[in-house]
Amino acid sequence: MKQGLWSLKWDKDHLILLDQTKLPDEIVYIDCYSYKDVVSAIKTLAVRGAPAIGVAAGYASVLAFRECRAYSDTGLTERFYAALDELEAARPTAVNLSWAISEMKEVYSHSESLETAGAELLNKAKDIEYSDRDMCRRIGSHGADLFKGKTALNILTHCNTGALATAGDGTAFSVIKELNERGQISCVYADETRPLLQGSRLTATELMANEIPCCLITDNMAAMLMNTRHIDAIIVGADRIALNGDGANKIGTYGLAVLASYHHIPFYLAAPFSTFDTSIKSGGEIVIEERNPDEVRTYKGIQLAPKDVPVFNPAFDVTPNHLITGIITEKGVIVPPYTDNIKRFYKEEG
Ligand SMILES: CSC[C@@H](O)[C@@H](O)C(=O)COP(=O)(O)O
Repeated sequence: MKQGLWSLKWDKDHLILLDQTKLPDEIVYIDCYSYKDVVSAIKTLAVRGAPAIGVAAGYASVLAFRECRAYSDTGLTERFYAALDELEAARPTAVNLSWAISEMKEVYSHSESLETAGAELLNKAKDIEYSDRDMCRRIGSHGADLFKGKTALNILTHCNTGALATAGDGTAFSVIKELNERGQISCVYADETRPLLQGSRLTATELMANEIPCCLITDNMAAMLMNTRHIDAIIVGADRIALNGDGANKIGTYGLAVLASYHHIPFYLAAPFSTFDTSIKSGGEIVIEERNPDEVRTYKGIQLAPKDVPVFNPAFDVTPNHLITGIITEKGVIVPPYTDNIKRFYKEEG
């Protein structure tokens, strides 16, 4: 098990999730014995962050198989696949969810027998978790290499991309952590990330826990920050990256990219290949999740706006490829022209 903060853990026969909606005030764990517990945890954002959702979906598939099998072997495949469809529909934007489910389907469809399928599915779920950890480590190292020879770096990040969003040290956060370990960080600025405050509740907690020098800002301070203090780079995660390099990430990311371009600040996405969706040519094809308006009108039961005021609450936005300096992956950093270079990475690296 990972030391320090962790998002999820398989324990013999069930999945334990850290309920991230309660952070930083309370540490509460959710014991998931049914795949439906995981569906609900994904919907409420108890487990969140594209890679962590993918890993949770792997283990939820194991639970679904066991539940379907306990019911009857007759019609098992239909019921199992219906459960997987329900899991996949829990959140639409992060492709890691459907990626993990298709990996699990692949294992099930090639399993030797119903007797062995359960163990094979569990092995695959563990494999997804362990390789996510390894990918985080490699993203950290490739990302940090971009800043060789530079010291006293000021980095701005958005949302949460750390241990809470993955099975390892994170994506963008892993780069930040590695840079700090190399002694190159002066300050990491974290956007609070309205409306659900993943930046202030989660990233600030992770930065402090890792003793990384940091400073929290509200989202509307980013432009002023870039104008008045030296920012070396903006590094954020991603939920789905199209073949042309357009990337969906937490709402507010596109705004940061526009500001970065105006202020001539390098803007990087950091994500594993499980976040790429090469079936779509551009970001225009990415389905953007719209969430409950009360997430904007209220916070923890406190009314912040008139009860019935109309609200627009997209959870993500898409940053066009021309605003992205590079995409930091576990296989290296991809730079423009993205379509050609992403295809090349797939071909060369397998
Ligand atoms: C390594 S996490 C990358 C993204 O998933 C992250 O930046 C993000 O947008 C998370 O959104 P969330 O709605 O909290 O799941």
